Amino acid sequence: MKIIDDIFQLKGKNHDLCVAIGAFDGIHEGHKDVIEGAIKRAKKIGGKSVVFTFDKHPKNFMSHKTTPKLINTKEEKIHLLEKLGVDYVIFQKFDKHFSSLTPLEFLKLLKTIRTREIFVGFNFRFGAGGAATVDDMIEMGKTCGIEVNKTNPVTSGKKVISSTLIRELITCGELDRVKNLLGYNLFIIGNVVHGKKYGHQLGFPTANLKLIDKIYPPFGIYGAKVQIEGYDKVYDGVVNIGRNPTLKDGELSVETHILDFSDYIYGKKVIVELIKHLRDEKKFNSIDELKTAIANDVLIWKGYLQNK
Ligand SMILES: Cc1cc2nc3c(=O)[nH]c(=O)nc-3n(C[C@H](O)[C@H](O)[C@H](O)COP(=O)(O)O)c2cc1C
Ligand SMILES: Nc1ncnc2c1ncn2[C@@H]1O[C@H](COP(=O)(O)OP(=O)(O)O)[C@@H](O)[C@H]1O
Repeated sequence: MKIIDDIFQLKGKNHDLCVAIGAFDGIHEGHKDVIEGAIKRAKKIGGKSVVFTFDKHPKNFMSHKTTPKLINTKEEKIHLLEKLGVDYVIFQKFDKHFSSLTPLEFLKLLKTIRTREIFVGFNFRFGAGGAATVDDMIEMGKTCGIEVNKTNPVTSGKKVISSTLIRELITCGELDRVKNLLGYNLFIIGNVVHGKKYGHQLGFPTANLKLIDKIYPPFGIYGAKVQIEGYDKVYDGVVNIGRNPTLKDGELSVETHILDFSDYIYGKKVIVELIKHLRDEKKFNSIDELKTAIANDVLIWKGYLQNK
């Protein structure tokens, strides 16, 4: 998959393109329908699939909207799109010039990079200020020779799957529902950074992640799966998301004790998949109490994994 930060970099390529457009925060089951539509079609016509998304959430540029904290960082989005099998992803700079294009100018721009078909969700809006609807786009597409495919809403129960709904569910810690709507376990990608070295003293070293601003589930202890850069095996782990009030009471941190593992992995990229909430984070009265609690978390998670 090639990553591009400006649409113009695709000019002059020798392929027809099928382009899925959207903010795609979460790449949830609804987004997947749109993106897979572009991938399938591109294969059929012998062209390439493109995901056209933005370097910042478009709501950043609409003064009347508040910017939500996002489900995925850019790196996490790339990880998900790579797994889907997309050929190109454009993280378009949503700058003044780009955001002031009229709907027709935008479509003409897509035409210059040999866009044959566009794939968008049912509620997509485009052009300066979100001026045009998908139905407008379908009509305008006819004048530019671009077929516009509108994907129907994907539902779960009676609710339409949306990034907004998933953000709310993450904030409430509803991990099972989040998994259901995303189609994968909520995960965090980060590089392992140095902490305060209390972990080894406690007998439970923890890989601390360099955190990027996004939505995190509520403070607490979680059972997890851990992938480590350079290792084939997927490990089990117990994760503390919180402020570590017993020893540090500092900033938000995500720290994972990896089970049956003892290597130094500073600087490595890890993917921590959150599977199950085990308990809330607590301020303990002594280090011994904290140690006992962590040992118990490990036992509970191992027991859960054995009985699955
Ligand atoms: C499974 C697990 C559960 C934890 N639970 C708590 C907790 O409830 N309260 C708390 O203050 N710290 C908790 N900790 C965090 C430890 O205090 C933290 O790992 C320790 O401060 C190590 O920090 P360091 O990596 O900077 O050395 C927990 C850590 C793990 C791995
Ligand atoms: N089982 C393990 N789980 C997590 N990290 C481990 C483990 N074994 C060794 N390590 C290494 O030890 C480091 C964590 O030790 P710790 O004493 O908590 O230091 P720090 O405060 O820098 O996080 C990790 O970053 C990793 O390099």
